[in-house]
Amino acid sequence: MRLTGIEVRFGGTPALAGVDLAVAAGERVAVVGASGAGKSTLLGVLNGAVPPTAGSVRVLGQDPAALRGRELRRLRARTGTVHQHLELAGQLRVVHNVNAGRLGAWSAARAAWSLVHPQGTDDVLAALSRVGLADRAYERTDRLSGGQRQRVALARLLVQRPELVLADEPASALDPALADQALGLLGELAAGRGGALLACLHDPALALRHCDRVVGLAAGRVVLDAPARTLTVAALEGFYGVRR
Ligand SMILES: Nc1ncnc2c1ncn2[C@@H]1O[C@H](COP(=O)(O)OP(=O)(O)OP(=O)(O)O)[C@@H](O)[C@H]1O
Repeated sequence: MRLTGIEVRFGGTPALAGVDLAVAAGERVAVVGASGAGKSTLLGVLNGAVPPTAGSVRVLGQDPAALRGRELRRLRARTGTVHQHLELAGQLRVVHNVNAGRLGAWSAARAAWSLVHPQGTDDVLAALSRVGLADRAYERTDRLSGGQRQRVALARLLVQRPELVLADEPASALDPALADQALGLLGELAAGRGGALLACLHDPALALRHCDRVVGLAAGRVVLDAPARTLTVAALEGFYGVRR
C-alpha cells in the first residue's frame, strides 16, 4: 500500500497535506496523533471513503478512488475497517451485524436472505467466541455495552477476513486486558492473509506492544515514522503533548 503526495481538503485547511507513506506486507503500523491530526481521514483515503484532492493511492495494487461498482466492492471486501463509530445496526441482532462482514463477498439476494435466516452461523459463533461474546449472539446489538459493541465490530472483521486491516481506535472502549486481546487478533488477522494492519491508537503503550512501526501525524502531516522498538511510551506521550 502506498500513498504519494496525498492532500485532502474538506474546506480551507487541509486535513492531510503532502502525505507520503508506504506500508509493506506484514507490517503492523500504529497511527498516532492528537485529535484532529488527520488519522481517520488517512484511513478513509485507504478504504476509498475519502477521495484525495491531490496525490496518488495504491491499495492492494489498485486505486480506490478510480474504482466504481463491483470493482470497488471487491476491493472493499479485501480491505476491512473497524470504524471509530463502529457502524453497527443497533436494532439488529449481534449475529446479523457480525454476518455483515461477508456482505462484500455475497450477492444482494443472498445478503437479503441472510437477514431472515443468518447464513454461515458456525463462523459467526466462532468469531464471537474469540472476542468473548458467544453467549450474546442472538441479543439486540443496542442492548450491549460500548466495549461489547466494539468487540462485535471486531468479530465482523474476523468473519470478513480482509487482507488490509484498518482500525480506527479499535480498543477505545475496552479494558486493558481486552484491548491487548483485540490488538493481538487484529495483528494475527492481517498477518494470516499476508496483509498489513494500520491502527489509529491513542494509547502509546498499546501501540508499542502490538505494532512494528509508529507513524505520527500532526496537522495533516507525517511528523514521525519510526520502528516501535526505537520509541518509548514517554516519547510518544510527549508527542501527544502529555507532560509529567
Ligand atoms: N467530513 C468532514 N467534513 C469536514 N471536515 C472534516 C471531515 N472529516 C474530518 N474533517 C476535518 O479534518 C481534520 C482531521 O480530522 P480526522 O477525523 O481525520 O482527525 P483524527 O486525527 O482522526 O481525530 P480524532 O482523534 O479526534 O478522531 C479535522 O480538522 C476535521 O475537522
